[in-house]
Amino acid sequence: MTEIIDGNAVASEIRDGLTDAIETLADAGRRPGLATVLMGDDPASQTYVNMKQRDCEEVGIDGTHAEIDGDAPASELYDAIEDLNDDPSVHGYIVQEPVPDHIDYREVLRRIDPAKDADAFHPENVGRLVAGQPRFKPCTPHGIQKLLEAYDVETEGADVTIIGRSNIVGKPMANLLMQKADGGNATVTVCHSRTEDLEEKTRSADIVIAASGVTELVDASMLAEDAVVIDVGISRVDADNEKGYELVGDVDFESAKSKAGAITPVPGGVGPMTRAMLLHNTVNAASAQQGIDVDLP
Ligand SMILES: Nc1nc(=O)c2c([nH]1)NC[C@@H]1CN(c3ccc(C(=O)N[C@@H](CCC(=O)O)C(=O)O)cc3)C=[N+]21
Repeated sequence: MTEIIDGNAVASEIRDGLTDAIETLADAGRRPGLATVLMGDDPASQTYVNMKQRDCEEVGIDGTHAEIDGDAPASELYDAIEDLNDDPSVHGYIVQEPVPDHIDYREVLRRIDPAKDADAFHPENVGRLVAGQPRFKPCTPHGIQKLLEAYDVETEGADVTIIGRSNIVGKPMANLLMQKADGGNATVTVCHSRTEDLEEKTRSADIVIAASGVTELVDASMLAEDAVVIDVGISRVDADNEKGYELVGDVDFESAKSKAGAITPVPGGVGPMTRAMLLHNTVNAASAQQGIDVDLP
């Protein structure tokens, strides 16, 4: 029987596991605070930011949101970042991607106080992760690590093939999995658009992590029997329903399910975990900024 990996359930456990730490920090003087910044009006980003704010409410994190006109000059975004860096009630924040074309996201990341960088995208935090001393782990790869752990999927000695080399998923995922640390010790292959014979690389993997943004790229023919399949893709495609769209992953779910040992659905797989780990990083940041140790899930 193929196991369906329930990201909503594991994310809910992580949120529950954060509430004690949040109340400890609140009692000590300051409730953990998370800010989201959205520049422009990308509809998918709006949805994600709304969900993140709702998550904050649920666990008792102080959530705030700033919106910046998509036509505004970069200086307006930089000013907002400076304000957040200076605001002691904000322990962590993120600038939602994508940003408008006239904004250089790498410059944006450099301006974020690394201690408040809840995405772990600042070059200092990327460097720390690569060096094996992470301050925060990037939310999606960290969430995937937690999912694998929750379902007793051993990474030590496992062959893992990652499809996609982005800075937000593929690269940090590879780094986490290859670290000499719990949830690591895997043999990692990173595939991308120039990879030759992708099928060969996925078929020899115990764990396949699809994060290419190509819808339904992975099917049963590309998998070993009983492989664990993690689908990071979350593309909106037009559909004849109330919302006018549906979410499609990088995996052909029905096909892959027939061969996989375990598989994440879209929605309800990796997405909720990404949001849960953002809360985790926020509480971690608040704990460090207040100098109060707390137990994190
Ligand atoms: N600075 C930055 N940090 C991010 O972490 C970041 C970003 N920019 N830009 C966009 C991507 C995408 N992302 C998702 C988070 C949650 C879901 C999620 O919760 N998905 C739900 C359903 C969502 C829905 O219904 O639309 C699910 O899969 O079940 C999806 C995608 C974070 N991202």
